[in-house]
Amino acid sequence: MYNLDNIIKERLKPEQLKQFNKIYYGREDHCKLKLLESTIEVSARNNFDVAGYSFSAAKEEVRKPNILRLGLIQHSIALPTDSPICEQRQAIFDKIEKIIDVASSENVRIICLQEAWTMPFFLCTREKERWAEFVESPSDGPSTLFLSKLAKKHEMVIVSPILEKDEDGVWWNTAVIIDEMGNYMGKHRKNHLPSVGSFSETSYYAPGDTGHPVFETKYGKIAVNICYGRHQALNWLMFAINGADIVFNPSATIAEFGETFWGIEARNAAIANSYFTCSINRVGNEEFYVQNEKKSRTYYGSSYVTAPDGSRTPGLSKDKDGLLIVEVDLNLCRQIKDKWNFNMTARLDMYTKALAQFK
Ligand SMILES: NC(=O)NCCC(=O)O
Repeated sequence: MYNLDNIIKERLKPEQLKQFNKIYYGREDHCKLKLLESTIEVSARNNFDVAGYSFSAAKEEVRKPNILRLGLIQHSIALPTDSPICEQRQAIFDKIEKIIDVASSENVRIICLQEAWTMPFFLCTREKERWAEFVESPSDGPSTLFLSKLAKKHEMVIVSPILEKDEDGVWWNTAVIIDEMGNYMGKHRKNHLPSVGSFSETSYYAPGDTGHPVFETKYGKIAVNICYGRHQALNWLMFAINGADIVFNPSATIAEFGETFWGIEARNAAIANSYFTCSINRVGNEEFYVQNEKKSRTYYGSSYVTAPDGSRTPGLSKDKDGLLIVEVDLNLCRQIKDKWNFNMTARLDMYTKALAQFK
């Protein structure tokens, strides 16, 4: 499938490529990580891509470097959407386990999956009952139990975006945070629900009521801005105000809806808020039959990471399962704020007053 990164690389001469990379990606060199032989072998055998990049920060005298590896997973569904629910879910679990094992061998400490990762993104069907068994408890549902074991085994923090059913039977679009000991740490519920074209989620679940939590994990302060929330600048801002150094944006989006926005919004948020943003989108074609009518959607992957200085990694592919590994030095967040005087010039007091008067 058409991939901008590859087209550019193939067509430009080395000197031109450097100039292009500097302007487009924010740096001449992508700073690729050297991956283990076993990573290359296991990923080829299991048909997923792995790419690794690093972002460094300036050396400081007082603070030690705060270096950490992040993992982003994009994947397709594993079985047709009319297969039994438990089989569909198990087939996805099986492939995710292999990807998380590889991430662990590459020393990834925090990993995030895509929006509603355990299931096809059935929301375009406008059916609810048929899919209800995919919706689960965030603290002890099947996906949390499955990932808790992996989190503990690999001492990894895992961000697991699922569809939640609460004690009253209400559905939510929720990201579950599992700590490095395998414990349920907390959750964030999607704040902004799309109501655009075939993305009509308001009839499925309620708009989030968890605000903008930041989770102080062993490895870093993280937050989750779920999919459509990336179009709302204030949603991003609140995670910064609450102290996030890394914000994940697990998504499910198709070319017809803002593929042109994809490389811009999370990147802009990283610059505006001096944190790392991690954008994840599912891949593959999903087909549903609703009263004999075929509904189909193709997701374009292209997951990527942006640093607070605005430089970004190339994207993963548009059509293949993949693991993106990114080594970051979290010291860069404060360094960028200091360099640009962003805290002093933010004028939050002015906006607070204006927003308080807004009706
Ligand atoms: N899942 C989701 O919120 N999709 C909406 C479409 C988009 O914002 O790209």
